[in-house]
Amino acid sequence: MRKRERLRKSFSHAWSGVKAAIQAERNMRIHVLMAAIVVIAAIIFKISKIEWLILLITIGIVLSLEMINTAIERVVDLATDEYHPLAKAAKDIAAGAVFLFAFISIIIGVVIFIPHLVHFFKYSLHFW
Ligand SMILES: Nc1ncnc2c1ncn2[C@@H]1O[C@H](COP(=O)(O)OP(=O)(O)OP(=O)(O)O)[C@@H](O)[C@H]1O
Repeated sequence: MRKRERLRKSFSHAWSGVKAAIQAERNMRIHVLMAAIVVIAAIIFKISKIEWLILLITIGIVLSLEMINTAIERVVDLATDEYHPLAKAAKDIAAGAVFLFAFISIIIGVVIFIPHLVHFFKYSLHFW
């Protein structure tokens, strides 16, 4: 297979993975929706370049972690359909990783958006 063809195929497989995760996982759809809302808010509040960078990194990490969590769930389900403490540990730890970073991302969102919201309400009150 030619180098370019191999590259095209690997992009195509990666994109199928993104679509499969969105289609199969409700949590992934919730994360995508939250990311869209945050991006719209960022546009409305005209956040700074550094705030954009932090926001995009945060969104990227949350979505990627959710996909890795989904992949781990699939592999565990493939390995066993019986109860196993290691299967439970693998799934719970992977889910814990998403939960941990989702919590941190809420704090990041609050730190970025609160000053913009305060400024917005100050301006609105001044206007009235
Ligand atoms: N084979 C197993 N052995 C032991 N415990 C398991 C096993 N499969 C799942 N569990 C436990 O049940 C929980 C739910 O597992 P499930 O496969 O339904 O994933 P999930 O939590 O529904 O994932 P999500 O809701 O993020 O799609 C896991 O977090 C784990 O604690």
